[in-house]
Amino acid sequence: MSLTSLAITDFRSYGASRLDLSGGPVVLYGPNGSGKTNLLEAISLLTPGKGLRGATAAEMGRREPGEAMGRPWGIAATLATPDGEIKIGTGVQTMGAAARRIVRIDGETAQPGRMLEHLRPVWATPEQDRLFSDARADRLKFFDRLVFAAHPDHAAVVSNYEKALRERIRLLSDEERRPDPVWLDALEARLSEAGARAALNRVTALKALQDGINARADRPFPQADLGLEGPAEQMAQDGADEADILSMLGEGFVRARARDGAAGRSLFGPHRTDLTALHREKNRPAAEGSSGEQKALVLNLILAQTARLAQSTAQPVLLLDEAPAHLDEARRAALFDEIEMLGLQAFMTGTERDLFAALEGRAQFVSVSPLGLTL
Ligand SMILES: Nc1ncnc2c1ncn2[C@@H]1O[C@H](COP(=O)(O)OP(=O)(O)OP(=O)(O)O)[C@@H](O)[C@H]1O
Repeated sequence: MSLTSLAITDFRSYGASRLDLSGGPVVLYGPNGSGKTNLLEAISLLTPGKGLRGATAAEMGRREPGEAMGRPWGIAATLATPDGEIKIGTGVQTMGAAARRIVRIDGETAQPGRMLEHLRPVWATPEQDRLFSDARADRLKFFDRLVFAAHPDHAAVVSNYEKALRERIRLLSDEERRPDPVWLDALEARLSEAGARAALNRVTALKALQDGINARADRPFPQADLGLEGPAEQMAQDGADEADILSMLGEGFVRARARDGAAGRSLFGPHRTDLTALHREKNRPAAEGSSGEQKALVLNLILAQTARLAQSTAQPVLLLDEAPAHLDEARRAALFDEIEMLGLQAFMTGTERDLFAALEGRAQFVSVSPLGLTL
């Protein structure tokens, strides 16, 4: 599978742009602010969620100076697959309060999750450099995205969980009315069910990811020993079955009601799980590493994930924003070789073409400038 074309309309800094792709690695080079990350963001929207910047649909619409609201936007991609050509599109048709993302596959409106049947974008961005020293919730979101690239049902599980969590806290924090006990029980049953499934998915994905990292001991990237801290994941790791995790969560939610209501937020449940990482060679928590070390650690994790997806039936597309600029030469060469070896369609950005000199003749170079995209 590879992306063979990408058409972007009124998205961020792009008016109407089209890129025809040869299927191999793509280097996007150009000055600061020219639209390189915007292009990666467009590709990252070809998977469920809010893309690599976590932005709202309204933020992403093109805004000319003086325009208060972004324009309706669209991204259309053509994929070459063993079963023939597939067209995937996403965008919003109206802006304002009614702005809603739409996904189309071969012209038919589809659930966003269906995009995962055709491609699985995985990305590394400069924001992830401090992943292990950032807020726990961001780290979990990052990890959950890795999980759902491997287990597509995980996206819906997490989204159901979060919806029920929001409804439950609304009920518990309502000072005017006592929560309807039947409704509260029903919500907590949904939460426990989705929470137990999420924990099991995470533990399975973590194990596979760790195996992937361990298999890469010969690469010049630091290795992480990963862990998940949370009672549901702990039970899953200890071999508990889904029903036991579900009942532990159910009891926990009931016990947490008064405290959650008073705090106005949910203090119990697998949304509070943390992803931990130890820098193996240094035997220190990843959070204590330099930003360069953290970056290399996260990149190795992303590469392990992508390599694993590439060996399965999933179709990874790797998006690397400014990654090569922060790597030393040995790591940069190893990164390029790996991308080529895995036959990955990787999109890489950098301000200078020179950074990618080793890829001349092996990748498609696209100059990104305020005037547009030039092959
Ligand atoms: N909704 C929008 N409408 C119009 N322009 C936008 C919108 N959102 C962002 N931009 C513009 O996009 C540009 C940033 O693009 P982008 O982040 O892709 O740059 P870049 O090439 O990755 O730069 P750098 O090398 O600095 O990371 C900025 O000039 C910004 O004003």
